[in-house]
Amino acid sequence: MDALPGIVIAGASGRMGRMLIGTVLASDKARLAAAIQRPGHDWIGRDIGECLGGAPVGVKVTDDPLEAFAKARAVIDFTTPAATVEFAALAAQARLVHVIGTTGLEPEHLAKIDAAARHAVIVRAGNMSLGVNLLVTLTRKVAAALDADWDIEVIEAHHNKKVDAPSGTALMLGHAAAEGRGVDLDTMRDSGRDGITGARRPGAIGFSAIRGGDIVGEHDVLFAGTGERIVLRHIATDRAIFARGALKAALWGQDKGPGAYDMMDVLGL
Ligand SMILES: NC(=O)C1=CN([C@@H]2O[C@H](COP(=O)(O)OP(=O)(O)OC[C@H]3O[C@@H](n4cnc5c(N)ncnc54)[C@H](O)[C@@H]3O)[C@@H](O)[C@H]2O)C=CC1
Ligand SMILES: O=C(O)C1=N[C@H](C(=O)O)C[C@H](O)C1
Repeated sequence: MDALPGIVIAGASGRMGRMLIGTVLASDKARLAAAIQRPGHDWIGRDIGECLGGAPVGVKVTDDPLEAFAKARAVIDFTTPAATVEFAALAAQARLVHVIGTTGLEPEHLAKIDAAARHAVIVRAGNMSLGVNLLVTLTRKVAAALDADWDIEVIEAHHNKKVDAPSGTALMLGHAAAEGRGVDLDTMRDSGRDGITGARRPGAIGFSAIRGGDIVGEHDVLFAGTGERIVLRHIATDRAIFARGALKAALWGQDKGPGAYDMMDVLGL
């Protein structure tokens, strides 16, 4: 095996996939072992460097995860819930570190991912950036410091191609707020107000989602009190922040035992 750990990028043609390919190719700590795209995609069989408009890099895009995983030590996966569940089982069989950035995962997907984590390292986070993970810790602290009569709202904005809401990041922030306040998010969550909703439910944690243009990702946590407001904000302007975090997680996981980890573990927060 090569000295540098081989990394597979799943969903290579996606917004994040393209960014991840560039990040791994530019790294002196990892090598690109394979690039996976869904069956039927017109990049299959072509060199990934050429697909991205550059020079060939000697890695052909494949739709066969088993073939790809045999050559690697980690897979970085920003795809869809269905693909991620399939990759979790295969990566666990191959004992690869599986870094999951995919959002919109439902409880049935999470149960399968947890089962796979009994056999291999899985690092999963709705946001891989340092800034958002710091914001999560700040949100927990602020929520713990304030009385329950401060209303908490999570407001997020993303590009017009995003398919899930609230965003994975918004849910991370909502969970942190709920944890800080000592309540259960599933009980207190309030999303998608429309029509005659009645007054705000005391103690609710609200979510609002904006979709438009090419917004990379923006998140506010609003604490609204009587006569004052606190706003904690993160603005992503470049997807490189997520790709850097994902590669860091893939390398961090190399010497860890099987289990389900997140970016807080990777960043030591
Ligand atoms: N955790 C984080 O830091 C971040 C998470 N995300 C999440 O990552 C996911 C992907 O986001 P984007 O790149 O914007 O979406 P995208 O739609 O541009 O890319 C997804 C890619 O996955 C491919 N794909 C689907 N099924 C596949 C399969 N079975 N095998 C191989 N490839 C397959 C698609 O063809 C597409 O190329 C979303 O869930 C998004 O919310 C996005 C940015 C940061
Ligand atoms: O789909 C995206 O683009 C993003 N998804 C993640 C999320 O759902 O929070 C992370 C980031 O905000 C970009």
